[in-house]
Amino acid sequence: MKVLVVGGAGYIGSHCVRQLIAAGHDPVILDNLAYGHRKAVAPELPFYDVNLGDREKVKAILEDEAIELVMHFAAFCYVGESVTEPVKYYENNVVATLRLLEAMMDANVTKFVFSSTCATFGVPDRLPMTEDLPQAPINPYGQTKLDVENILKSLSHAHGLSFAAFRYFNAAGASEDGLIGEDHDPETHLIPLVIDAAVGKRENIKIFGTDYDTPDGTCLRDYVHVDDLSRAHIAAFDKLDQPGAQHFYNLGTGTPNSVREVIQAVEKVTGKKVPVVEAERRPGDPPALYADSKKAKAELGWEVKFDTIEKIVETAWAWHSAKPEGYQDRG
Ligand SMILES: NC(=O)c1ccc[n+]([C@@H]2O[C@H](COP(=O)([O-])OP(=O)(O)OC[C@H]3O[C@@H](n4cnc5c(N)ncnc54)[C@H](O)[C@@H]3O)[C@@H](O)[C@H]2O)c1
Ligand SMILES: O=c1ccn([C@@H]2O[C@H](COP(=O)(O)OP(=O)(O)O[C@H]3O[C@H](CO)[C@@H](O)[C@H](O)[C@H]3O)[C@@H](O)[C@H]2O)c(=O)[nH]1
Repeated sequence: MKVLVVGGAGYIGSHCVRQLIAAGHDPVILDNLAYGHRKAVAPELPFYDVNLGDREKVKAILEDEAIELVMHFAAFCYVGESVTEPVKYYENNVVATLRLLEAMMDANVTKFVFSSTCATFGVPDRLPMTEDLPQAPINPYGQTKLDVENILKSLSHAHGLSFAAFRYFNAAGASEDGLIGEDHDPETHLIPLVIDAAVGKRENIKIFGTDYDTPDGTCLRDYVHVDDLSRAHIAAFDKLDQPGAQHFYNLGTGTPNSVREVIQAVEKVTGKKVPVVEAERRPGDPPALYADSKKAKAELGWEVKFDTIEKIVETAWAWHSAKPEGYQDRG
């Protein structure tokens, strides 16, 4: 299928681009490089440096490239910044997405795959987290993703849009060959930060909270490999043939790991000691978030290949070892 990958130069999108090619699809990339990297995408692939909120330009790309399906990975993703600068988040994550969806309707493209997040659930009242839990985000970032989920339902009903929305838990890891990986600036995600502390690029890793009601007192999260996430997306394409189809899936391994366990995994994989500082809780962190992904397994035949934190960290370490300074393509 000819697929427009919006946000395809970003962390998860660039991994999905490679998985699309491996599965025999034909990706076209749209990314304004606000955070992404041109070098994360093979130079020979069609690449449009365009804002996804530019309805006219996006419509022209959809028509010129004869796009059949749009995958939407682009968003601003810093939870803390979404609290202090909510307008920026609603503007880019919701308003621009509406323009993208309008461009799709203009061009008669009706299939859509969306990157949502477990942050749409807020603090869950049940674990592991199934799709039917109440959604009550506790920050504007999570709210913007829930807003888009609701917009998708309305467009599906009114205009026959077929979509799958995936609520990722903690995307992690890198391509197995070490060629692409996570390179955010600033980086806030735990695994790359712990690796930086292991190699001495950071003085230490701060553990945000050691007094949670969890087995070792630190937060539990569900780290899921980017290539596993990407494969679930591609497996959903067949579900979008029916006009107006609506699908929601929670994507995680189902196995929670604590912050301390992540640090231990990095020490084991790298063979280096990680300097640790025990710090205050980070505001807005729920104690435990992990997925029940039975629905994705049953309906999409989704299998997690990277089923331990060590396997995930090994790939992040391979990427770090190959490119210690990341893509080095910032202006
Ligand atoms: N990383 C995670 O753990 C995680 C968890 C849950 C959900 N998600 C969601 O997955 C998606 C991808 O996350 P990521 O970690 O790859 O983020 P990322 O920042 O690495 O990638 C996002 C890409 O979108 C591009 N972009 C942003 N706004 C744009 C615009 N207006 N026009 C064109 N391009 C634009 C950026 O340049 C970047 O390349 C996001 O929607 C995020 O909310 C991520
Ligand atoms: O220096 C650090 C960084 C993180 N943590 C902890 O590590 C865990 C994971 O944190 P992080 O990697 O920042 O991910 P989350 O805050 O869980 O958020 C990610 O995962 C969410 C889904 O769970 C997505 O919605 C977000 O976009 C994505 O950033 C949390 O308990 C943090 O408190 C630390 O202890 N020290």
